[in-house]
Amino acid sequence: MKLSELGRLEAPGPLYKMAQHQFLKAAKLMDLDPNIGNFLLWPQRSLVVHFPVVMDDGRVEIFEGYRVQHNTARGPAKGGIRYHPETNLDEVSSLAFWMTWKCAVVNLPYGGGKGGVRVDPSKLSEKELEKLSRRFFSEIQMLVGPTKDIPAPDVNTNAKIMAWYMDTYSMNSGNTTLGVVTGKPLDLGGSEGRPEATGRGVSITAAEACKAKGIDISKATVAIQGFGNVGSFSAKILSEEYGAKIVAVSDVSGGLYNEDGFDINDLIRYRNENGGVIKGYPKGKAISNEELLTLDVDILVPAALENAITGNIAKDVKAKIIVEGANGPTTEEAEEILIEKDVLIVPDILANAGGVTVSYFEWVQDLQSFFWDIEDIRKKLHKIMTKSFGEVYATKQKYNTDMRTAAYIVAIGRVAEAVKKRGYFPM
Ligand SMILES: NC(=O)C1=CN([C@@H]2O[C@H](COP(=O)(O)OP(=O)(O)OC[C@H]3O[C@@H](n4cnc5c(N)ncnc54)[C@H](O)[C@@H]3O)[C@@H](O)[C@H]2O)C=CC1
Ligand SMILES: O=C(O)CCC(=O)C(=O)O
Repeated sequence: MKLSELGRLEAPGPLYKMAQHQFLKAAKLMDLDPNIGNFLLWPQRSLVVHFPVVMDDGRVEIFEGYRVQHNTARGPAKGGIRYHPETNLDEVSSLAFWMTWKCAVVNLPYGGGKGGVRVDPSKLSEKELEKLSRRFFSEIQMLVGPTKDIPAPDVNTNAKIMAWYMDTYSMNSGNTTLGVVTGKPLDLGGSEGRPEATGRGVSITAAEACKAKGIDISKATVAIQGFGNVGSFSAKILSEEYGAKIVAVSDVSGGLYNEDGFDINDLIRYRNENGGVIKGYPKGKAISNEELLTLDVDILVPAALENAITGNIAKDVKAKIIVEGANGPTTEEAEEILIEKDVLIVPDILANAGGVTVSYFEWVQDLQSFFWDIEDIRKKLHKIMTKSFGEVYATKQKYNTDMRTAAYIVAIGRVAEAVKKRGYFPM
């Protein structure tokens, strides 16, 4: 059988299909064994759960949640859990698929997983949020565990929720199990440097991309979509440590532009004091999210949700480098246009891998019950991110292809080797 003859290409939904197309482009270039290709195109396990929560007013609401393990050939599944009113099995499956390749690009001993609950957490009280989190984790307990599948934070989840997950798992299993989730608070087996890790990885790969493009990062201008964990730490580190000027930021409430560059610590303080959003910050001009994406800047960092950069937007993108802090922010149509325009895209599975890398450090520290200091964490993260960027860039040159396809080639090669050596099927 040839890869081009794969039968079952009807995906759970459009996002997963896009992810499969990314995979297939690389698989064909590297002439991947079709049996391996066929196997890796699909999630290994998907769990859909429905569970009740008694709300503060006594009503019972039923929530839907998911945990998908795309592949565990290289180790336990790893990946975050998101709370979002529009998340669904298509999205979570795609995110799990990307986690497999992300962990392999940076060479972590993990497979890929992801989870989600369809809920708008901003509409829940603290008590409702805790009940929902604990019940959801109990529902997926059959899949998770420190040697099976290790969740972490993603959109709208945080260290507090990870602590509830860890406690729920520990209560159900009868012993305190720190290594079942990462992104926990520091005093509960969390790691130094995890909150900043994804933004730090974005910053490191942005600096590497600038070198490749001959841009001086200390003179570079940056626009960032999304001002949550990834967006705000990217802004802080790019400005404070690399000297870049952050001229535009946005979040779900809209965008802001300041040609002199924002004081990021002041903006973070404002966000924290104003319900988590930047709307109304006085030292910037209001712009739309669309305007932000098409600004004349050196570096664009989409750090919100999927499909932010569409074909229509891509036509007007002026940035020379895009560093994908978010997962799946660039549509297929947009990617073709951007490659044609010679924009260097650092793909999600490389650019935002700093988060899972420090999650890996957290898990290792939990298992050995011995913790490292922040300097150690940053040094180790920097080494992994620059090495991985170098490997992907060299693969791009070797295959004369784009960065995303190159990252897939590196990652698929590693996963395929694990599948082969485990002897899943004769080859
Ligand atoms: N937290 C982590 O360690 C990692 C997160 N990611 C990805 O990064 C992205 C952001 O995640 P986090 O920062 O953790 O989430 P978060 O919940 O901390 O922040 C999300 C941000 O996006 C904004 N946003 C939401 N919808 C938007 C829209 N339509 N337009 C503009 N802004 C919008 C929110 O207002 C918020 O500022 C997601 O794609 C996530 O999967 C990837 C790797 C690791
Ligand atoms: O920290 C982790 O384990 C996973 C983070 C994540 O969900 C992601 O990289 O998209």
